[in-house]
Amino acid sequence: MVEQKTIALIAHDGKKPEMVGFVKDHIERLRTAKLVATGTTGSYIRKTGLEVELKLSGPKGGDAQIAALAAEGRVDAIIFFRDPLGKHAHEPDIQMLMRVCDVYNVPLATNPATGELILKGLLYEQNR
Ligand SMILES: O=C(CO)COP(=O)(O)O
Repeated sequence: MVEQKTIALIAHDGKKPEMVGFVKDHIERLRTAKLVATGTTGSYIRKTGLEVELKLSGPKGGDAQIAALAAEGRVDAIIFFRDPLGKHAHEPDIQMLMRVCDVYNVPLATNPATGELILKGLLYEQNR
């Protein structure tokens, strides 16, 4: 039996529509994974019908919670659509999350093109 993968999904406000579109494009494969998301992103993803565990909202510590999962080896990949044009009060948390991914070699996608490659590697290959 193939082990179920855990994927964290995060999107800044300007990228939430893109995240919902991405999730819909890959919904059947994402259904095979355990999903976790920052609060507001997760509430949007739930509207697609997918089950997702909600952490706190990003600015209230959600990014830090996802970073902790990465540090503890409890997430297989993080798909984080950052808004490169926005300013964020919790920028230190965002940087920390990315740093932890590099420290622990956790795959991190910051745009849909990379997100798709990660899903293909993680979810598509195992189901061939
Ligand atoms: O701020 C975020 C990532 O830095 C995302 O948080 P929300 O999903 O709660 O909007």
